[in-house]
Formats: sequence, C-alpha cells, structure tokens
Amino acid sequence: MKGPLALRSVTLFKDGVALLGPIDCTIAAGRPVVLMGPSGSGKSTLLNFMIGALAPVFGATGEVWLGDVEITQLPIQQRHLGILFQDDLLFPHLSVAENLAFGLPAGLSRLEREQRVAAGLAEAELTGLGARNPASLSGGERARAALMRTLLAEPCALLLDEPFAKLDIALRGRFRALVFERAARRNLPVLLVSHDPADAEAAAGQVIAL
Ligand SMILES: Nc1ncnc2c1ncn2[C@@H]1O[C@H](COP(=O)(O)OP(=O)(O)OP(=O)(O)O)[C@@H](O)[C@H]1O
Repeated sequence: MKGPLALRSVTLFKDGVALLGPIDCTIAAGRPVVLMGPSGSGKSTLLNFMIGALAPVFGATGEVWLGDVEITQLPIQQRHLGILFQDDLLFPHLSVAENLAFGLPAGLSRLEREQRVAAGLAEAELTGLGARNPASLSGGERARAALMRTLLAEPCALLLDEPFAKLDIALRGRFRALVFERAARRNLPVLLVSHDPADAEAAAGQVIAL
C-alpha cells in the first residue's frame, strides 16, 4: 500500500461524548504533517484509532485511507503503519540491537539484518550500545532506539507521538532532520504529534491544530 494517508470525517468519542473532530485531512507522502493541540485533546487517541488499537472506552466514526485502500476496518498487522508511542515500549528482555532487529522486514539474510541493525544504531547515534539492555539506557537513548526500530520496519506510513520530546535541542534538530529526510527519500506520509513550534516550522506550516 502506497500513497497519502487520509482521514475522512473522523470523530472520536470518549464514554459517548465527542472528544475530537470531525477531522478531514490528507497527509501527503514525503511531507510530514504536525498534529498539535492541548494535553488531553485526543492526539494519541487519534493515532491509536488510525492503527486500529482504540481502547474500549473510546468510540469513533469516519474513515482512514492509505493510498486508494480504506484501512479503517483492517486488522492492525494489515495496515502497514509504523507507530512510535510516547512511552518508547522497547522490549525489556531484548538487547537494544535485538529490539531494532525485531521489526525488520521478513526475508532478509542474516548478514543483511546485521548490516541494517548496525546502520540503524549508527544513524540513531547509539553505536556501541547494541548489546545493552534497554533499562540501562538514558531516556533519550531509549527514545532514539524506539524511533529507529519503527523506521527499520519500513512501514508504508509513520505515526510518531512526540518522538523528540526526550531529546536535547541539538539531538532534536538532528533527529527531526533524519525523520524529514527519510520521509522525503522514501516518499512516506508522516503524522508527527508535537508541542514544539520548531517541528511545525520544519513542516512548513503543514499543521493540524486541535
Ligand atoms: N485508556 C484510557 N481510558 C480512559 N481514558 C483515557 C484512556 N486513554 C486516554 N484517556 C483520556 O482521553 C483523553 C485524550 O487522551 P490522549 O492521550 O489522546 O491526549 P493527548 O492529546 O495525546 O494528550 P498529551 O498531549 O498529554 O499526550 C484524555 O482525557 C485522557 O485522560
């Protein structure tokens, strides 16, 4: 599945009361869109709806499209969306390198897997930390590992929930550039939840404000 990610008349409800929407938007491939809004306005819930993992307390109407396929009712694994949750959710029993390898596409040779993980570690500025346990990393290192695991899985679109929030300003700039470049190079639609005006600036005004 390729092409833009689109929301059509999406409304979210919590306990039967409208929480957010209706939202209509198209997230074009290659040009990240930033989703901003007050805490508790439903940004993370919208991402969960898009991947098909809404908590039972919520309800939703409307449609999600990826290219010319409506994915609203598809099982989570058939949507081919990459999501980075706010809490990094690395597997605690796997090393950092094993976490990165976890989502790699099927069918790669062992050598190719090792090369991609090594390149991912380098790109995430985690070289030398591959054998470590996630619990032994700093919050920012874990956030970078989780972001790279999401990128290495080669999804058809990316949903990123405050991916740079735990990084210092310099790292934030470098990882913002990494995500924007990757989106452009691989022609990926990216929806980026953020409270940081610098992300909105990088998205050249492509902002959804709740
Ligand atoms: N599993 C849940 N059960 C009950 N209420 C929930 C659940 N998850 C989220 N909520 C509530 O739903 C509302 C929307 O939450 P959500 O996490 O989507 O907000 P957000 O815009 O992402 O906020 P933030 O910017 O603080 O991350 C909040 O009031 C939150 O307390």
